[in-house]
Amino acid sequence: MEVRDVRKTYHLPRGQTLKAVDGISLSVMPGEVLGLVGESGCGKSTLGRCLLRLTDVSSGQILFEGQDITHLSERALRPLRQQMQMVFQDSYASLNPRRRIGDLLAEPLKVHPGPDGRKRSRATIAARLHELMDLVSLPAAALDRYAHEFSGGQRQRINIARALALSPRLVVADEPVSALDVSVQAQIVNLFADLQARLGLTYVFVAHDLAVVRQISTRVAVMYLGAVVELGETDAVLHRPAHPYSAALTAAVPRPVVGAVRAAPLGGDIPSPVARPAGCRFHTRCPFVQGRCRTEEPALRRIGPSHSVACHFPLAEG
Ligand SMILES: Nc1ncnc2c1ncn2[C@@H]1O[C@H](COP(=O)(O)OP(=O)(O)OP(=O)(O)O)[C@@H](O)[C@H]1O
Repeated sequence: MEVRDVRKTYHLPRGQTLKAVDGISLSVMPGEVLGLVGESGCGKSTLGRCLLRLTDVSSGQILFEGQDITHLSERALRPLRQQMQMVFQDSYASLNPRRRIGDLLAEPLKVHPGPDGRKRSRATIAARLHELMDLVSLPAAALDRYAHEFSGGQRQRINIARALALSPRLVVADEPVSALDVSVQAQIVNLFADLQARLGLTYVFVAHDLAVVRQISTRVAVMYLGAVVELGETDAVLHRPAHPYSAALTAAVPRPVVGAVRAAPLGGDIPSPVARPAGCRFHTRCPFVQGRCRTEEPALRRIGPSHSVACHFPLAEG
């Protein structure tokens, strides 16, 4: 997937505009896991929804396997919907409480034709449902039960099974473990990793803390106030963060990261995205702010073969 200068602006009452996604460019390579991190409200979910065209983008371009999908109609998007799926944070809200899990999982299989272009038979659907339960390590008996009969972790397994029903190539997981107990989080992250390896999936994995992203991501994009401020391989961003904001996030990870720049915990609140600061969007909270940062917005620039940062005075090079 190729994302070019994508923007999503919300128009609020009283004529205010909120730039939830403010000019993001990045690519997601086949088979990789791109972690998307940042504090609440920085635009991670909005970007995830833009990628899958679950919301319209205000400007920019999104290409999926070379095809420009930015303005495709819902009808034209339909065959592509099978290839791109989303797993949401709230496992309960996304499962209709009145329907059996088997019915919920069968729905996409009934709506979309099979790989041969024909409607799937009942037997094919039944076999696929068993396969899906197997993939997410739930017993087949779960198909006859209702969402409320499961724990949060089990419900998230069901959501993952539903996302995988049509054998997508790209999965956007929007904070899929944030609502779970810590011990269950690790199991679900492991399940994502295992499925990725077995099925050759590509993920955009949204999380608000680096500890989760570190477990699973190939590369990490750090977002702040609607923009990507650092993008690079997970190890580089975690061990040699170049942006003061990434450094602060790294410092907040409970387990110490050996050799990481230790920055002081971040002070101050995130500025309102309605009134974004001039110059560098992070300058109001940056412990290293200088004059230029207040007036001139730093572009995302390369500091290594696959490491970019939007900072006039990066903490690390390469
Ligand atoms: N439908 C909407 N109308 C107006 N503003 C919105 C809408 N959806 C999101 N926003 C705003 O856009 C900004 C980005 O929100 P988004 O949910 O994408 O952030 P996030 O990083 O995913 O946060 P969280 O982790 O809390 O979900 C926030 O300021 C939010 O209030």
